[in-house]
Amino acid sequence: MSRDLTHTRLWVSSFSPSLHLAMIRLVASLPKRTLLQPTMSTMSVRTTTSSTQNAPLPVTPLTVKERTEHLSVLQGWKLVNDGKRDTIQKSFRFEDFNEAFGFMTRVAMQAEKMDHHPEWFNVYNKVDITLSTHDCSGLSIRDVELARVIDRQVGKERPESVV
Ligand SMILES: C[C@H](O)[C@H](O)[C@H]1CNC2=NC(N)=NC(=O)C2=N1
Repeated sequence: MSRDLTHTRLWVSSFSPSLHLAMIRLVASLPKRTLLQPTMSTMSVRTTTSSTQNAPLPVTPLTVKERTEHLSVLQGWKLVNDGKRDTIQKSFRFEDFNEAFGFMTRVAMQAEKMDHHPEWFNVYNKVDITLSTHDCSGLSIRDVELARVIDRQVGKERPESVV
């Protein structure tokens, strides 16, 4: 037990029994949320948020102008309509399976936090990624944000090349 806690216990046990009881009643009367539940500022928020603000990113489709602007900044992501919806796609190659899977693991953890997930295909050292937003059957800012997150995970091992 830390010295501080020992000190607190001694201090509390020196209270009169009635004061002690009053304190217990006060604590018991506090709403449970105050005592037990994490506040929004302490819990991890299961929504996709931009790095600069905490509001969830919208799932509305990007306009043609917005899409063009974002794609001009993203490196190597190609706009592909797969016949059903617009997507952005990129292929990554790594030294070996271990590095490819390490990359996928890091991306998976970030994607889960963002509640926005990649569609991907992996064979040995190759990872093909497709991003699209189911909720709008097309591209939203969430795909752009996930593409940025994915690109940041590359290079933490040595990718042989990016196709
Ligand atoms: C219920 C849950 O929040 C939604 O289904 C999320 C999960 N992950 C998702 N991932 C992707 N890529 N698109 C979505 O629209 C999406 N929606």
